[in-house]
Amino acid sequence: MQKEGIAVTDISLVSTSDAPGHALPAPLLEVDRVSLEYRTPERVVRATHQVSFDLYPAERYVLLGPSGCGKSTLLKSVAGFLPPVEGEIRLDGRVVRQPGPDRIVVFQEFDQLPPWKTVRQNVMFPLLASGRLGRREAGERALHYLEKVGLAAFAEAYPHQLSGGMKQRVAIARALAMQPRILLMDEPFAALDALTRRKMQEELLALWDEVGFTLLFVTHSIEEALVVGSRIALLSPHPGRVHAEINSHEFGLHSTGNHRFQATAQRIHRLLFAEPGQAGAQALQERAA
Ligand SMILES: Nc1ncnc2c1ncn2[C@@H]1O[C@H](COP(=O)(O)OP(=O)(O)OP(=O)(O)O)[C@@H](O)[C@H]1O
Repeated sequence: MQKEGIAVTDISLVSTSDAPGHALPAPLLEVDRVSLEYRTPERVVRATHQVSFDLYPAERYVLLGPSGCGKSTLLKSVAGFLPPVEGEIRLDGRVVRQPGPDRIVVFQEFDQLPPWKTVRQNVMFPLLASGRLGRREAGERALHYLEKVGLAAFAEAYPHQLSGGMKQRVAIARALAMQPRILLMDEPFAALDALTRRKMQEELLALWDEVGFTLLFVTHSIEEALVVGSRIALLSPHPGRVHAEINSHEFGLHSTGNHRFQATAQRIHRLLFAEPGQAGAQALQERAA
């Protein structure tokens, strides 16, 4: 795991032996000292500063941090929509320079689905547009993934006939149908009510168990990060830097009420909201305790 030259104050919270497989495989994704900026005519906004992390096959890696710390911007850059001003993003060792079918993003908004296409046509669309599959195979694959998200019965429905949660399931089916190297999710459940959000987290984990995809997931919910993630990067506020990494593979929906879960959530809260410079001391104190 490359950590040189980045602002990681609490890296000992991570044990590399907890990454999948004890002998580490090559990282699938390397985010290597990446700084990202937006340039407007008036000013330059630095969204992230020298962020580094590695993502291994079949991991569920979460970017967690307060609003404005650059989580979505990082995801956009991994997706290939925003080139770094500094550093490099590599997928399978090759520098990411543009969007590609190997990285598919699921967004928060419910309007990701063209409303004039049926559910099945929506899932088929990227398969056809990218030339991956012919019409018949694309139709079959679409149905296969709609079954996986429990929506086969709605294949011929239109998006306006679906609830918010169902639309997100279609967006997930559409992304998985492309069989990307990495599924990128930007607060995909944030606009859902609490019960549906929980259900969707459960379904996402069940799908991961079944399909075994690699996930990069953005959230500002500590609880969601612990439930969904196997590893979590804590980003400090504006511009975002990696503040700490936390192993969270032991937690799932079953553990939200237990003591270790609550204690870890509190520790993350303290690390996220400590004054600049205090986080390192905080981590040291916690290790000593
Ligand atoms: N198109 C843009 N032009 C200029 N600045 C931008 C643009 N998009 C985002 N920013 C700025 O970049 C910084 C990071 O934004 P980003 O949306 O990545 O944060 P975030 O952590 O995803 O926040 P949230 O949790 O609120 O979605 C913020 O300061 C934001 O104002």
